[in-house]
Amino acid sequence: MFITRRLEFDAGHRIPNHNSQCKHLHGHRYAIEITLSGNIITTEGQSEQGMVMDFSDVKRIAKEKVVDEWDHAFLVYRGDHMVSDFLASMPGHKTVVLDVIPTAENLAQTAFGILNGAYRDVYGNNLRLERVRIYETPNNWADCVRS
Ligand SMILES: Nc1nc2c(c(=O)[nH]1)N=C([C@H](O)[C@H](O)COP(=O)(O)OP(=O)(O)OP(=O)(O)O)CN2
Ligand SMILES: [Zn+2]
Repeated sequence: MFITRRLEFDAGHRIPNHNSQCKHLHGHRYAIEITLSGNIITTEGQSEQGMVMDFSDVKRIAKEKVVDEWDHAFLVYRGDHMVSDFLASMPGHKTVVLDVIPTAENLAQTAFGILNGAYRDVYGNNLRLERVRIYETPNNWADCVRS
């Protein structure tokens, strides 16, 4: 069984070497979809009976580990020195420095890496993260799937 929880957040970024307008500082209303697989919990009387995981727990973990960290932040590539140095000069600015260029693909892969260990199989139902999908725009998205 697969379940998916969607959350949204706002963030700024740029693609420093892009040959068109994405090299400019700009932002997106991103969406992240977290897909988990597992067996349906059958334990009588348990709050999670009938679920793979309570959607509110999927949300809580995603917020704590990724969404609240990235929301209203500027996501900058560590090698984008002009922008990362500028942001570092702004006291208290919410900046997330990434080892990769903040494309949808790299954000999906980064989020997968963060979340993979965060969804734990506490009910013995083989719960695991299967996919992280990042929407950069409603028309553009990237999937990182378990290989
Ligand atoms: N494979 C990828 N290609 C591009 C990415 C990416 O992350 N992965 N990112 C960008 C830019 O960040 C850009 O912001 C994309 O948005 P936009 O230019 O608005 O995209 P479109 O014009 O194609 O969207 P519309 O829905 O047509 O407005 C570029 N490429
Ligand atoms: Zn963009």
